[in-house]
Amino acid sequence: MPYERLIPSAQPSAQTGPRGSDGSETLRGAARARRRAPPVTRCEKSEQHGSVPGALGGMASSPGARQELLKLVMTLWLGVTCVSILCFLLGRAEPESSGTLTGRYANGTALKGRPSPLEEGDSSRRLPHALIIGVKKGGTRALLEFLRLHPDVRALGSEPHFFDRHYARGLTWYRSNSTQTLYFTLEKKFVGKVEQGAVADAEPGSKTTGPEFLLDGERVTPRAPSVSCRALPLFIGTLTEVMVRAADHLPRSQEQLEILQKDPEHQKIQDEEQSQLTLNSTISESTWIQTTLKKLDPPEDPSCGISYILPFTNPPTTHPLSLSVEQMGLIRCFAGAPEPQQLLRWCSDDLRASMMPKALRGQIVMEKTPRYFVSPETPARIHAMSRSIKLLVVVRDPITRAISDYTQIISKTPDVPSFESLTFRNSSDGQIDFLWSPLYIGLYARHLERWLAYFPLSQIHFVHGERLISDPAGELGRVQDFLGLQRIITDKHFYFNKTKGFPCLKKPEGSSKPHCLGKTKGRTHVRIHPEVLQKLRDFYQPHNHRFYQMTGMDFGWQ
Ligand SMILES: Nc1ncnc2c1ncn2[C@@H]1O[C@H](COP(=O)(O)OS(=O)(=O)O)[C@@H](OP(=O)(O)O)[C@H]1O
Repeated sequence: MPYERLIPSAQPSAQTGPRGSDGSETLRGAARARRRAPPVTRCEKSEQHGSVPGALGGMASSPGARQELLKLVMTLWLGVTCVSILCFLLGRAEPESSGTLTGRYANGTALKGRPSPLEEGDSSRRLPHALIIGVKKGGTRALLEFLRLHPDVRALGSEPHFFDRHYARGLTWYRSNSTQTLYFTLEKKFVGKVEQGAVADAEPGSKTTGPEFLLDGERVTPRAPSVSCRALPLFIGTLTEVMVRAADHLPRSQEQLEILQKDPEHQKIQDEEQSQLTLNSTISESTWIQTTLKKLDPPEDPSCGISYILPFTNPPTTHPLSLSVEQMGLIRCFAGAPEPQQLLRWCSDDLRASMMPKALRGQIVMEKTPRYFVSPETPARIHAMSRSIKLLVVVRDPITRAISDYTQIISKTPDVPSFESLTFRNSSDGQIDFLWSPLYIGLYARHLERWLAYFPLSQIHFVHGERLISDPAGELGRVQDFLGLQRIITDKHFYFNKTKGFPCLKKPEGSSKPHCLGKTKGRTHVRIHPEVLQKLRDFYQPHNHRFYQMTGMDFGWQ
């Protein structure tokens, strides 16, 4: 059998690799295939053997020699055939490693227009292919944590707020550049700082693959995150949030200022939000940090994660309102890393990973920042990064959402006025103050309009917030379809925790123990006066109706 004909017959294995339900190659299969060496090399060696007859032609001068030659040729031919059969069989066992991306968008809904970030070279940190853009208090954390179960999803645990707050830092920062300027404080005697922009070049001949940090002039190589720790990324997320809030008080860029000045409504929202976050200027910086950080969830897994956080041992001279991301960053880890240096490496590595996570080609990278949905400048900016990005919005009855939002506000600032009083512009005229942030966010149709100016509806998927609680597997099934992922997250991943009153994960990412979301998710809501609730229902009814029309979905909010 001629050798050349065996190779094409081995190729169909590429098409007969693992497939999704609709017959396309699955991402898992594609990723596995990419990691394998192509089988062709072994066959190429045998091809050289195949040229033997021609080389021996001159030796066939006598009948005896001719017979010997014939025998030799027969033996070689048999040998070649065997090797070829072997190649054929290997070719079938190992799918072609072309790394096609067709499996990802199995439903063919994406990758139109500009090349998707998927196609941008081999970089291990890539810009996101999908974003959870909102809505705040809709169930965005639950959605993200559930999606992380999928082997083809790599999600950032924290909220980067890139498109609303940090846009001026540029896409490079968004993709990877987060920890170069973070300072770490461990214990007093281990105070160290990672120098600004001090990602050291690798030493010549160094075996390290990642960047090295300079800690007080000393090289520190971040370890690969060998410890898979569930608590840490969540914690880092919250820590980043704290930093982000501090950074939010920094002067805005000219562009941001202009946008805000042109939009008085937005200005008011911003002011509202700022005032909720405004840090009491009379308390000292260290107290502020302690109080803020105390509100973070304690680690749920005592063998891994954060034990506690220390205030700055060397507080910067600035007031907290002017703290920048670069000036913050204080952390103390424990377990599995008894040496302080190791602690630092461990944390710095994870902090570095707190921007875009490393992803294999073919994996979907995503992040969630619920504020994107209501930030006027965000759709244009996201569009400028990728026209084919997929957007997810978790929506929930705007009244429940507002109460959830308010419940969070009072948990942080207990002395804010009542929900009832903040709902109305003034107590006498009964007019809803829809510019009050918890109410404004619930004007979904209004916000959606801005997104539809940049993205077609087919690129936006709406997750039903209530059903995400009552039927998480059903909602996740639709989300996986939308993202072109194989349906891997199913019923068997969830159980209903009666104490919490919410679905929880049987086996979260990186752990074998059941896991519910932290105590800031699923809080007991404050009771609102029924009359106020009715007024809010009347107020939202036309807005909700318009939203149903725009999305073609009836969410059934009464
Ligand atoms: N499985 C599960 N566990 C816990 N909580 C769940 C879950 N699914 C949805 N939810 C609802 O998510 C609400 C919080 O929404 P977000 O995660 O979007 O909040 S945030 O914007 O990130 O602050 C949160 O709001 P509250 O109930 O007001 O705390 C929950 O109702």
